[in-house]
Parts: sequence; C-alpha cells; structure tokens
Amino acid sequence: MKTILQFIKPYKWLCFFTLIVMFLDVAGGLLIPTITANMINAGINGGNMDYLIRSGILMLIVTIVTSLGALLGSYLAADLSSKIGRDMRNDLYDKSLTFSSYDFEQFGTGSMITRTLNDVNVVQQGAVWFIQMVLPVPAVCIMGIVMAFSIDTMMGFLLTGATVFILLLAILVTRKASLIFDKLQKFLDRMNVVLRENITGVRVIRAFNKEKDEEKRMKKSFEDYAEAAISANRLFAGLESIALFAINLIIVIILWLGGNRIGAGFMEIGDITALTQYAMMILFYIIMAQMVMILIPRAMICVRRISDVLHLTPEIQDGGLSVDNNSSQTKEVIRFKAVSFRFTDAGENTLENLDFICKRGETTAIIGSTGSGKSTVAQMILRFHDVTSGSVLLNGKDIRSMPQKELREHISYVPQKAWLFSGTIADNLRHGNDRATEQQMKHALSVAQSEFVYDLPDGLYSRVSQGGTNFSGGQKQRLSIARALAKKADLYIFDDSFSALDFKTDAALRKALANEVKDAAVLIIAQRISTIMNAEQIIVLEEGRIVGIGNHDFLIQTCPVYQDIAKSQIKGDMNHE
Ligand SMILES: Nc1ncnc2c1ncn2[C@@H]1O[C@H](COP(=O)(O)OP(=O)(O)OP(=O)(O)O)[C@@H](O)[C@H]1O
Repeated sequence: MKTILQFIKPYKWLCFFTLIVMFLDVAGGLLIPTITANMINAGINGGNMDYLIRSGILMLIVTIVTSLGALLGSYLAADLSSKIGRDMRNDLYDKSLTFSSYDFEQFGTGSMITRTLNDVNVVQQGAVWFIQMVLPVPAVCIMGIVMAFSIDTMMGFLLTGATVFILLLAILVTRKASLIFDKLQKFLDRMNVVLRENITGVRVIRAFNKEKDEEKRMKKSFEDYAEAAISANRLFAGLESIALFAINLIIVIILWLGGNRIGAGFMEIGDITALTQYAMMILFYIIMAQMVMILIPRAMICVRRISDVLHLTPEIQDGGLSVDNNSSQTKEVIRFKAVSFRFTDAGENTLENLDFICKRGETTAIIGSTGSGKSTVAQMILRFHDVTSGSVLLNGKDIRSMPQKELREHISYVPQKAWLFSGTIADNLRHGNDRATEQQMKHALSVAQSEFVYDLPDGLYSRVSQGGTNFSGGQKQRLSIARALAKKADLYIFDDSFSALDFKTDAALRKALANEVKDAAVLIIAQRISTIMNAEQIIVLEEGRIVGIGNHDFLIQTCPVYQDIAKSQIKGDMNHE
C-alpha cells in the first residue's frame, strides 16, 4: 500500500479531482430513481402537469451531468493510472541499473522483465478499474442506504443487511484469490524463463535433438499456469452466481415486503421503484467491484513484487568523494591492495590477497587457466562486486569512496562477451562517447581493424540486430573494441577481447592500439601468450592467487605455471606471427 501511495503522491490533485467527479456521477445516479419515485407518486396522487414537466427536465439535466461525469471520470482514471504505470516502469528500470550481479540474481532476469512489463501492466489496469469500480462502492452503499432509510426504516435495514452480506462474500473470495494469484505470478515468471531459454537457445536445442524434452518442459509450465488461472476463475464464477441470486432475491423481498408496507400506509407506490433501483445500483456496483477484485489481489501481489525490487538495498553503494579530474598526472591508475573476494553464495574466495599496480602508459596483462578469476579482477575494478577484504584504488582513491558513475567514466571496458545493441553501428560506437564525431568513430574503427564496416551498404550507419547477431564473433569483438576506444579513459580493460580474432588481425590491432592508448593504463585479460607477451607487466593467476608477476622474459625463466602455458601455445603462436 505504501508503494502505491508513493506513486500516487505526485498526482494527489488529479486523484482528488477524479474522486470528486466519480462522487458526482454516483450521486446523480441515485438522484434519478428518487425523481422517478416522486413523479410516480405525484402522478398517482393526481399531481399537476407542471410538476411532472419540471421533474422531467430536472431528470434530463441530472442524466446529462451524470453521463458527462462518468465520461470525465473514466478519462481521468485512465490518465492517472497510465502516469502511475509509467513512473513505476521508470523507477524499476532506474533501480535495476544500481544492481550488482548478485542483486540481479535475487530476482532473476526473467522475473525482472515480468515485473517491469507484466506486473506494472496489471497494476496499471487494476488502478483504472479500482478507481472506476471499487472507489465509488462506499459512496453508493452509504448514499443508497441513507435514501432507503429516508423512505422506510424497515427497507433501510433490509438493504443494509443485503449489502453487508454481499460485501462479506466478496472480501472472503478476494482473500482466497490472493493465494491463487501469488502462485499465478510465479508460474508466469517460470513461463517467461522457459520461453526465453527456448527462444535464445533454439539452435542448441535443435543441435542436441532436445525438441521433445523442451516441449515437455514448456507444456508443464503452460499447464501449471492454466490450472491456477482456471481455479481463480472458478472461484469468481461462484461468487458471481451467488451475487446475482442475491440481487434477484432482494428485489423479490422488496416487492413482497413493499406491497405490505404500501397496504399499511407506510410507503407510496413510487417508493418501491426507487428502492428497487437503489438495491439494483448498490448490488450492481458491488458485483462490478467484485469482478475487479479478480484483478486486485493479483495487482497487490504485483505491487509487492515491484516493491521488493524498489526497496532492495543495492549491495554496492555510491561513495561521496569525487575523483580528481586532474588525474592525468597520476602514474598509478589502479592499485590492488591485498584484495580478496568471495561470491556471496560461494564456499571459498575467488580472489586471494591480490597486490598489483596498473601504471599509466603501460600494459598489464592477466593470464591464467579457465576459472582462475581473470574476469572477476576486471569486475572488481568496475565495482560490479565489492572486495571482501583489501581495497582497489583508482588514481590513489578507494573506489568505494566515489560515485560509481564517476568511477566508470574513467574506465573503458570491452566485456568478454561482445555485446552490441540494436540500432546502427554509429549508435553502438556512441555508447562509448555520445559526443563522438564521425571522424572519431572512423578512427576508432580503424584502430579496431574494423574496416569491414565500409564494405556494408550503409557503412557506419548499417543496421545492428539485437545482440549483434548479424555480425560474426570476430566482427562483434572488433566493434566492441571500437566502442571502447571511442571513449577517452584512464584505464582500458580488454577482457579476453581478442580471442575470436585471427592471429594477423590480433597482432595488427595490438600494434595500432599501443599508440592509441599510450596516455592511459591498459589491462588485457587473455588466454593466448602471443596477445600479451609484449606487456610491461604480466600477472599469472591460478585459483585466484598471483603465482607470477613480471614481464614475459622474467616469467618464462621463473614461473612454472607461465612456462606450462607457454609450452602449450607459444610455438604455434610464434609461427603464426
Ligand atoms: N556469480 C557467481 N557466483 C559464484 N561464483 C562465480 C560467479 N561468477 C563466477 N564465479 C566463479 O568464480 C571463478 C572465477 O570466474 P572468472 O569468470 O573470473 O574466471 P576467468 O578466469 O575469467 O575464466 P574464463 O577464462 O573461463 O573466462 C570461477 O570459478 C567461477 O565459477
């Protein structure tokens, strides 16, 4: 509820105005049967024509005002709910940008997408219906009952009893439904995960002939969802029939008791029309509200799921100190001081007591076997994770003391998995630097050995599909490198970014790169010795520990792990170079 109020707060005046309009709509709706009753009573009692005509005109005016009120009410409710939906989506997206990988794992990517799209839609739809169908219910009930009491006390009690009965029934069903809808949203998350896996991994599924197994998995997730949806609908169908039965029953009772009351002289005949109309209106609103209740428990669960994301305290918090912008003087760009790191759900440290410095104008390389912790080192510098002990310094300051945005402004990063965004090649290059001129982009492409771009019909403005699937692995890597080079930074990180390149392109790229980033520090993570053998400093990692540090000549003499790696590759690589 707090979450909903938080999103309504900026629109409190719009909300207030919507409520006033809805209230007028309800009051007009109840006034019409009262006018009708008076006209019938006056007609039967031989009342004058003037009164009937005046009442008819009043009825017309009330009808027009009520209809306009209903129209305006619907418009305002839709406007309000779409604004709330938009704000929720924006806040969820902004929040997700502050999440570390561990924070993301708390929900899972599939669930984050369901929460941002589906859950917000459910809340938005629920809000429109709630404003239109549920909010007027108390006003309709109170005004209708008061009017019934003003006609006849007995009838007033009768209407109160019927209203309370139907309301209790609706509350009971709504409570039960919320359990079912909790399950329903979880099944929706599951469907999302299975579908995403099946769509993105379709080639692997086909290659391993696993279509039948995957079909079974999909069917199971669809069936679970369908079963939960059916039991929810069954519940509401039951309530609907009981409510309809109650409406008809109450009308029969009003007519039966009303006849006696008229006979006894407590009521006039027109009052029966007014009373049945009040009863119909009250019960109709409750039934409509109950239909909306199908959505309300579901919407409340969605609000809770949205709130869980919005209120999660990100594992990684911004520091308040600014990085020195005159940092180009600092020789030491990155320093690892006794850094150890353990993933939250891991049993032992992934990195153990790392000490090293990346200097400006020098290349530091990290080499080691698969799973030795190379990418984790890059992620620590970018603060995708925080150290468990020790510290990482950028230009002499602990990276935890500065805002993450500022930290990342000083770093240009090529991830291990080359990822491109849908749009054009130019759009992707501008991700690194949104003010990059065409000249700068062309230069970055030429350093990254990406001349193939000019062979495409639209050159720099050629289309990139989602994830860059219309480019080969090597082309994607080169475009990712060009994107990183389009940005001026103190530190360039290349995480296994040359692995998909042939030896000739790898060598040419490194040669062009050396000149390009001479005023910055460079960190290259690689599996191939030929890629890093010219680096000023090579760090050999094994199971998260530094087992060798120095240049190629030093390590080849002193580090057995490096010697092993070299033995297995260097011959072949040297031949290629
Ligand atoms: N999110 C995570 N939770 C728990 N453990 C993780 C997580 N991510 C990585 N690890 C573990 O941390 C270790 C180091 O992983 P990392 O990706 O840094 O290795 P790497 O040396 O870069 O490997 P590769 O050369 O294959 O890319 C691995 O054992 C991996 O299983």
